[in-house]
Amino acid sequence: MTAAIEMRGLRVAFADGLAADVDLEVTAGEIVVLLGPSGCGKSTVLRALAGLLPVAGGTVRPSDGPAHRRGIAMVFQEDALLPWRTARRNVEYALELRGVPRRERGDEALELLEQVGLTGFADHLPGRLSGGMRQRVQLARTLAARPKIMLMDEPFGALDAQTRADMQRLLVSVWERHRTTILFVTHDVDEALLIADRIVLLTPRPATVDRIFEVPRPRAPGTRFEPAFARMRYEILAALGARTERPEPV
Ligand SMILES: Nc1ncnc2c1ncn2[C@@H]1O[C@H](COP(=O)(O)OP(=O)(O)OP(=O)(O)O)[C@@H](O)[C@H]1O
Repeated sequence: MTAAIEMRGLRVAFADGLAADVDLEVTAGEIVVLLGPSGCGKSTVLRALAGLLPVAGGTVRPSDGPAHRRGIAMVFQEDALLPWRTARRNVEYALELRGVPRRERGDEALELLEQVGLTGFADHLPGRLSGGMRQRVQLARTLAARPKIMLMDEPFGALDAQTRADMQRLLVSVWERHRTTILFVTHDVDEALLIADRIVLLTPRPATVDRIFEVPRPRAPGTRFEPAFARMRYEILAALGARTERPEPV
């Protein structure tokens, strides 16, 4: 198995001390979810990988150069759509940056918008779309860049429960088609269980790899009620709970 991402003793520090010290490999085509208590350093790890934060030590692969040249795309909770361009023209912009000839861009953009369930909304401006729809456009635009790796930082965190569940399912179906390697940050155990091949539980700050849970595929809608699955969910919640407990004041 080829590793698409390799972190060896990846250390990130801020003025007030070490924020992360991580050893982890992500296999090509895998979805790995980083899960951990609030403030443990999940986003820090992702941002260091994307080159948005300086690394204090260790090695990272792919290294060298800006993220897009390393085939890395970063997706945040806030969409980064151009508000004056329609959904289709936002996707076309990514195609243009990839060097797709002008005459092919329109059809490819429509095809990507169809894959994310936005047929019929191609000519809408982002301001006229709901939060979930904007995240769909964002996903289509990210896919248009054909990244090898997608780093996703709580991309569905601002969505209501139903839209969030729809987006989780959509992400898995899009991933089944493109097999992009995904490293995804969340603090939602159920979200992790739904999308991940492996869930990496991080310790409180500084973030280090605590435990890794393998989650078998395929997953039917009822899978989460199966005993093995429920047990894993319980174990993860228990581990998270134990990590976030504060000592009693004396
Ligand atoms: N630019 C920065 N300068 C200084 N400290 C920072 C900076 N960014 C993050 N931190 C600190 O580093 C720690 C890890 O933050 P990070 O945002 O990575 O956590 P997280 O696990 O993603 O949290 P959450 O789940 O709440 O989003 C926190 O203590 C945070 O306050």
